[in-house]
Amino acid sequence: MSALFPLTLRDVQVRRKRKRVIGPIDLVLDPSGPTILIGPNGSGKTTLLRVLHGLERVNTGHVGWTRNDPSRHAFVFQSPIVMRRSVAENLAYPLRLLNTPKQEIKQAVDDWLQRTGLTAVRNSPAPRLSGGERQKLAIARALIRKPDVLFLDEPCANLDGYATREIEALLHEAAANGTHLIMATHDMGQARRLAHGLLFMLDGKIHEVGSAADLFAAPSTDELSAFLRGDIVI
Ligand SMILES: Nc1ncnc2c1ncn2[C@@H]1O[C@H](COP(=O)(O)OP(=O)(O)OP(=O)(O)O)[C@@H](O)[C@H]1O
Repeated sequence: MSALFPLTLRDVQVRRKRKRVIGPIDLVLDPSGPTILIGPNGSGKTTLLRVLHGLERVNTGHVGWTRNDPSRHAFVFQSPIVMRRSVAENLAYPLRLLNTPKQEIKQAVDDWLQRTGLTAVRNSPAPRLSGGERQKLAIARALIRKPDVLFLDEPCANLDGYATREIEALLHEAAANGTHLIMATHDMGQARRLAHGLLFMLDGKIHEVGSAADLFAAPSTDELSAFLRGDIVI
């Protein structure tokens, strides 16, 4: 168990232009596997991820990591952000920032190019990659510095089944290597494949939280049952 957890949220609220976006949220998160956020559009998943990563300011309440070290977090967005440099340069960049020795950078870059199947395009400008390749690059660039926590916001939205499967393989491997994944998805198949813990958000609040095995087998609220059936829940 990483020393960053448990993560405790007390009475967390975010308001924008007087509108309550999320909250109040009280939560203690001490994951032993990937935590997946599910919920309808606008229920607050992205905002909660941004709050946990420190990208979003809270209006009230407190977010308490057991050890607060944002440099050990990474975030992957729905639309992958890549630099206008080669694929290999994108991978090397975060390690250069950490003053990693050149030889180690080269080894890590070669390793991640191979793991992501991007070796053949190592010298191509990253913006020219396909959507799936770009997302794999964004995930590899986040994982290359071995973060303790990786937040992902719908990383496979707009990707086909093949690209999704490749990305899930990278995520399974990262989780097995000790990175805590906290990820929002609309894809219930993906949630079932990846989740160890499940957070169901509704109207800015955490409506249900528990082990994925328990909640998928026996949701305790009508709203989660309906959501898992594919009914419209607002
Ligand atoms: N900066 C902002 N200003 C005003 N309202 C905002 C802002 N950011 C988010 N919201 C609103 O907060 C609510 C929660 O949005 P959020 O993007 O967190 O939900 P979500 O569950 O991630 O949605 P989706 O599944 O569609 O991505 C929405 O009603 C959204 O319109």
